[in-house]
Amino acid sequence: MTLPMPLRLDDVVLTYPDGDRTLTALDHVDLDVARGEFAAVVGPSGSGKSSLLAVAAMLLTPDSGRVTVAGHDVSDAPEAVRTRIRRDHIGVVFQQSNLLASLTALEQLLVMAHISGTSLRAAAVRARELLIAVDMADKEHKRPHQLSGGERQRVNIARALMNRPEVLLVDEPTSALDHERGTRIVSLLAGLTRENGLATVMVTHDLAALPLVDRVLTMADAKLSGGLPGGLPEELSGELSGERSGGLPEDGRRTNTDLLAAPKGVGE
Ligand SMILES: Nc1ncnc2c1ncn2[C@@H]1O[C@H](COP(=O)(O)OP(=O)(O)OP(=O)(O)O)[C@@H](O)[C@H]1O
Repeated sequence: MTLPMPLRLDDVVLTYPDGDRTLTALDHVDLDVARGEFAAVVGPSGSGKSSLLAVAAMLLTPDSGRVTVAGHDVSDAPEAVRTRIRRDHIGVVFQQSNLLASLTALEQLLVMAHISGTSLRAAAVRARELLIAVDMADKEHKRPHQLSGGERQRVNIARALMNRPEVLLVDEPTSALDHERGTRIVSLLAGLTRENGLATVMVTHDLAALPLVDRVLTMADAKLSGGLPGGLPEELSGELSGERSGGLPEDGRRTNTDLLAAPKGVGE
C-alpha cells in the first residue's frame, strides 16, 4: 500500500479583503512534500510565505483549492476535525520561541501530551527522548529565562514533535539567532526530518540555511515555484541578501505570522 503524501496543496487560492478589493496572497499554489523531505520557502517580504504556512497548518481556509494532510482532505472539514488533524499530524515551530515562562523544558513538552490525552508516563519517556535528540537533556529542569535563544528554539522544536507529527512547519527559526546558532538549528531540523521521516517546510530569509535543505521553493507575487535541487534561485539572491544585511522591513503590516503566533497568554 502506498502511504499518502504527508502534505499536499492543490491549486490553492487565498485572498484577503483589502478595502473595496481583494488581495491575492496565494495564487493557484501547488505543493507536495514527501516523507523525510526538508523544503525551504524563500521569497521577498509580502510574497505570501506566511500565508502558505498558515494554510498548511489549517489556520486559514483557502478560497479555493484542496489541502491534504496525512491523507486527510481537510479543505471542507469542520473546525473540530481540523483541530484534531492539526494536533495529531502537524507540528509548528514559531519564529520566536513561545514557551510558557513558568514551566521547565520538560514540562513544556508534557503540556502537549496532556492536551492530546497521552499518559504522563508515556509522555515523560517521549519528552526525554526528544530532549536528548535536540541536545537539551541536561537542561530539562531549566525555565525559559535560564536558556539561550538557541536553546529555547531547541525546546520549541522538541515540543512540536511531541505528538509524532508527519508534517513540521517552521517559520523563520533562525531570525532571533546569530549565524552559528542559526545554522545549528537548521542542521538539527534537517537531521530530525530525515530520522523521523517528517515532511518539513521552513520559511526562511537565511541564505546559510539553504545548502542544508533538499528543495528550495520560491514565493514571488503569491505564486510558488519550486522543486529546485538545493542552491539559491539567482533572481532572489540579491533581494534576500539585502534583506538579511538590512534586516526585515518594519512597516507595521499585519501578516499571518500573527496567526501562527502562540495562543493568548502564552509567552516568555
Ligand atoms: N491578515 C491579513 N489581512 C490582509 N492582508 C494580509 C494579511 N496577512 C497578510 N496580508 C497580505 O498578504 C500578502 C502576503 O503576506 P504574507 O505575510 O503571507 O507574506 P510573507 O512572504 O510571509 O512576508 P514576510 O516575509 O514579510 O513575513 C502581503 O501583501 C500582506 O500584506
